Amino acid sequence: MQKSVHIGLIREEKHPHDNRVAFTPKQCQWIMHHFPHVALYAQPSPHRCFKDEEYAKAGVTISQNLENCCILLGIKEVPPTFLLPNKTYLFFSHTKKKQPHNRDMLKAILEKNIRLVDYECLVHPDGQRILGFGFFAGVVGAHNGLLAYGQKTGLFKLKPVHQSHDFQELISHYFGVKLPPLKIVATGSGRVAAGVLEIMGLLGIKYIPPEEFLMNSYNYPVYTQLKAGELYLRKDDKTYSRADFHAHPEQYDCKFLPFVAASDILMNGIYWDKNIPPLFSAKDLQKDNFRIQVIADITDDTNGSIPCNLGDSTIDDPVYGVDKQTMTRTAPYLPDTVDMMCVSNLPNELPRDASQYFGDQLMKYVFEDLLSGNSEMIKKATIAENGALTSYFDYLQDYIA
Ligand SMILES: NC(=O)c1ccc[n+]([C@@H]2O[C@H](COP(=O)([O-])OP(=O)(O)OC[C@H]3O[C@@H](n4cnc5c(N)ncnc54)[C@H](O)[C@@H]3O)[C@@H](O)[C@H]2O)c1
Repeated sequence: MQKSVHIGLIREEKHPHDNRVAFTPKQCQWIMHHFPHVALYAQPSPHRCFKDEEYAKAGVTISQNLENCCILLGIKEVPPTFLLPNKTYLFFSHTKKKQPHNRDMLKAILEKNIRLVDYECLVHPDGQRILGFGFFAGVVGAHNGLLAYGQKTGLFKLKPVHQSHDFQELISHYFGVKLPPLKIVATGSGRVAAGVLEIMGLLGIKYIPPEEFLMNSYNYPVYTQLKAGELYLRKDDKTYSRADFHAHPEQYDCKFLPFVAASDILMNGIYWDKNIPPLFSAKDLQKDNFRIQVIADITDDTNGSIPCNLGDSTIDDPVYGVDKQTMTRTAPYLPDTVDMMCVSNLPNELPRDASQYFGDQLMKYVFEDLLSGNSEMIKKATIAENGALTSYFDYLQDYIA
């Protein structure tokens, strides 16, 4: 007889409340069917994108008290007062870069003898992250970029994504949408870029290779995609190697500039850190040939790869203008603005689908390792255990001291 395992889906307590969840009701049902020794519980929540009744209908026990669960699954950081001692927790802790606002939480985790496994640290053997919400960030970001361009030009209208119940309903609104000739440049090749390309496909926007995109005009909507290898070249020998770029990004030049004069919309999904050159400069923005009217900065680093990202916008008010001459924030859609979509929580606009996608990856690549109790992958993502930091996260000692 296998020992029974009780797993709880916690209510998100961080403000503003996140509406996503680690497993959907259907996924919970599937798990309990295929792993009869596993029982799933959910704390009731008014904020979650799936109703308590949907979980109850799927056979999940709704319970305020999760004391009987050994594993607790959340999404965002858990405020210290809500942490239950002696449990295994999985969520995005945002502690591995010593984020100051989560220090007290990590201290509480150690004091309460909690095992913390951080989703962000779960990686495949080649180092690629297993879990993330990037795909639906790309989907929503691309839609929002087009919506903003339609508003700016008055040429077409799209509904905000969060007015659709789910992705399926969003797609149904695309029937009959006719886009004018426009040129979109998308950057990146990760999950975000995959989501952007999904929207390009659904709206029938045609892919054009970068060199042709730069030279030609088209009387139908087109896009091109620039991966890191097409964007960055080594200053000395004009080559690109992924490993070398990741190790020495400051040795590379960015080749994006010609695209500012050939594109109407930029959808930015490229990874960025402070040593990687930006796509263009504030000076380039002032030039007459700067054609881009809307930037969906899905990567969304303030003053990061996009110098006119002047801070986050919100799901309710997703677009602001930036005056191209003064680089100041204005109302959107003015004649001399570039209009910026810089929402940092895009997947929350499609939480049911984003949760399902996340739960699928969690189920496929993590769940059995979690149950096994002896997995290298889980060990490497375990930040705290037995009241101490694990050897992989020893470097956080001064952060919690
Ligand atoms: N706005 C939002 O709501 C939202 C949501 C999710 C992700 N994001 C952001 O979008 C960006 C892309 O996310 P993603 O999910 O596509 O990521 P991903 O992990 O799927 O892909 C990232 C890409 O960046 C490359 N990369 C990874 N580490 C690198 C390094 N050190 N130097 C250079 N390149 C590196 C990888 O090779 C990969 O091609 C990230 O900055 C992420 O934080 C934003």
